[in-house]
Amino acid sequence: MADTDPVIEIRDLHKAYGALEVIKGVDIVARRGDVVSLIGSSGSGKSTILRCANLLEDSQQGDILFKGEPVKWRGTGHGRHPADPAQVLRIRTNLSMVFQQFNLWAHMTILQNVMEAPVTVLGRPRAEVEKAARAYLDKVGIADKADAFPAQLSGGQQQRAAIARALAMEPEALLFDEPTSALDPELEQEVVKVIKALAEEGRTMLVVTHDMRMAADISNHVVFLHEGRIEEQGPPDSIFGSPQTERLKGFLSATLHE
Ligand SMILES: Nc1ncnc2c1ncn2[C@@H]1O[C@H](COP(=O)(O)OP(=O)(O)OP(=O)(O)O)[C@@H](O)[C@H]1O
Repeated sequence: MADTDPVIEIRDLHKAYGALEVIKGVDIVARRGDVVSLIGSSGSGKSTILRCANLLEDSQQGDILFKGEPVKWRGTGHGRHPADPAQVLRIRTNLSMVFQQFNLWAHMTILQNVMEAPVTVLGRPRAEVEKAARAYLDKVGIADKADAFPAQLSGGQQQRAAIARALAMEPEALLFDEPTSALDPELEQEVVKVIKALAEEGRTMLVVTHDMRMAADISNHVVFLHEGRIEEQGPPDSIFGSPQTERLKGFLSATLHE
């Protein structure tokens, strides 16, 4: 695959919850190595776009393509669902998600958390998965926590474990849904550091965040959403350095003064 080939393409996406239209025709492309951040006010639709991209949520209109392969749908409108379970599994396992609330399994050790999906979903050999899992825990700086349970870790360590778990799927791209929002400021930085290192490695990522500094640091493209539409987008220098629309200017000054 050439460097510029798209990993994720979202084309004219529309999504409604009942009568409430929350995504109103959004196009986003993440090519290999792109870090695309989604910013915008609460309720603008950022998380919904991520969940539609990896098919955790249905959408009513528009296309979603993974490495050029369009999602196959059956039905239309609110009756539209992915048609091919094997394709859904392929896309979900290749677009690994990291959630705001970590979502680790409380009854499993950190190592078991990281190993679970590669063994049970992908059917990879346990010994091989364990070796890789320990390497990912080392990469995120918590190799010494392998045998601990989630409740014994700080929020920042739990989120780093969740990142190791996402990496263990060896996905084509990582999707981050407000990965630092649940953390105290001092723990936030340790997670930002890990995400930044992943960006520098050239990983493809879609990142929903309220952290404008992180978005400016890690992204090569920033999308500003307002009420389910893209209001402005561009490289971080332009978005943060010379915003064009009044809405983005207002959003940035409100965020800076929070
Ligand atoms: N399961 C749901 N049922 C009904 N409405 C929903 C559901 N999930 C989200 N919404 C609505 O969809 C809109 C977009 O929500 P979304 O969570 O995508 O926004 P967001 O930009 O990620 O916000 P935040 O920054 O607060 O997480 C909001 O109006 C929200 O209330």
